[in-house]
Amino acid sequence: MKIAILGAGAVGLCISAKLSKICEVHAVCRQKHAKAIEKRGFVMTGIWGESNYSFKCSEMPAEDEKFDFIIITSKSNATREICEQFKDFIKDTPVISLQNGIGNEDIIKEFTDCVIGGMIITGFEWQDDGYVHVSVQASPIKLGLYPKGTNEKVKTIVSIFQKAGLDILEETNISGAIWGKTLYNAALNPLGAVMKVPYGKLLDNNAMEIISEIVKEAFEVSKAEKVTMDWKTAEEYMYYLKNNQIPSTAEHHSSMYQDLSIGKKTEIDFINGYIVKTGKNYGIKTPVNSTVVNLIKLKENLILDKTAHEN
Ligand SMILES: NC(=O)C1=CN([C@@H]2O[C@H](COP(=O)(O)OP(=O)(O)OC[C@H]3O[C@@H](n4cnc5c(N)ncnc54)[C@H](OP(=O)(O)O)[C@@H]3O)[C@@H](O)[C@H]2O)C=CC1
Ligand SMILES: CC(C)(CO)C(=O)C(=O)O
Repeated sequence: MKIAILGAGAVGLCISAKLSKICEVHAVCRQKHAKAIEKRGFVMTGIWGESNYSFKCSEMPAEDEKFDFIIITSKSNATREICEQFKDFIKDTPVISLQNGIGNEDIIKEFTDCVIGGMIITGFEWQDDGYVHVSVQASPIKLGLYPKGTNEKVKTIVSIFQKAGLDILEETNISGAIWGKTLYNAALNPLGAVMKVPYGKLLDNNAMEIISEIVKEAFEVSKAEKVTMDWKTAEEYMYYLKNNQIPSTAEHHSSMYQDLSIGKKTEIDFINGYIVKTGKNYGIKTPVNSTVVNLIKLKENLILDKTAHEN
């Protein structure tokens, strides 16, 4: 069994490390990580165990390499570029998206017939080149045929993840699971990023008032899209967010915060931006999500301007 992980960063290198124990892995990552891993192995610390792993990594697979599965773990903004760049490997191969936000699977679908959606709610934080710390985990990874259902390929990849020691479930409603994860990211990531605080600090009543509006708007849009999630109402989800998800990830700084702090663009277009864009298609007003999108884009522009002036 041979698996390629395209856009292997914090998430992808940790998944590569775990899978490398039971199958052949090729992590397609940036040169600085490939170099560090070649020199001293990939270092992973935290709740997935502390160890040093060695597996194949480079910026490009050899032309004649063939893969049984491909996993995309880039940021959502890079999905289309990755699909274009690696289209010859992706064609006719089952491709799994293990990313945040809504829309990645629809992009991948343009390049292969078998798309497996993924939902991962574990925290991965860079420590150095080729060195990642796994900080928190709120639930098992979920994989399922996109948009719904299952097949033999899904069952095979789920069993590979299980054998590699990963906490994973097969999911027949993966669109619902992806939407569910996006609710969590839409609710917490922008506020955590703007305020520069970990999730736990957002239990403050002022933050919760904004968050509950974000969630209400998102729920209306999800209903229009006919998506079924684990929670029937916005209130039911808010209860779960406050009592389960925030406590189990309280110390984590959102990926959006981490992106802004290193001067990178965020995935806002695939999270709150998706809710705003889709709301418009159905004539649903989403003023709070819209404000949050503007705030994050303003932050991105200010940071990029500052970096441009410094250079
Ligand atoms: N970090 C986390 O805790 C979690 C993240 N997620 C989601 O998982 C996805 C991945 O996140 P994360 O691992 O943190 O992101 P990272 O930015 O750490 O990893 C993505 C990597 O892909 C690289 N990359 C992009 N394009 C290419 C290319 N063409 N060839 C080779 N490498 C490329 C990026 O390099 P460069 O930066 O130079 O472009 C980067 O190193 C995101 O959707 C994220 O929201 C989900 C759960 C948790
Ligand atoms: C909390 C976490 C790490 C869960 O996967 C996440 O989704 C993010 O930081 O954006």
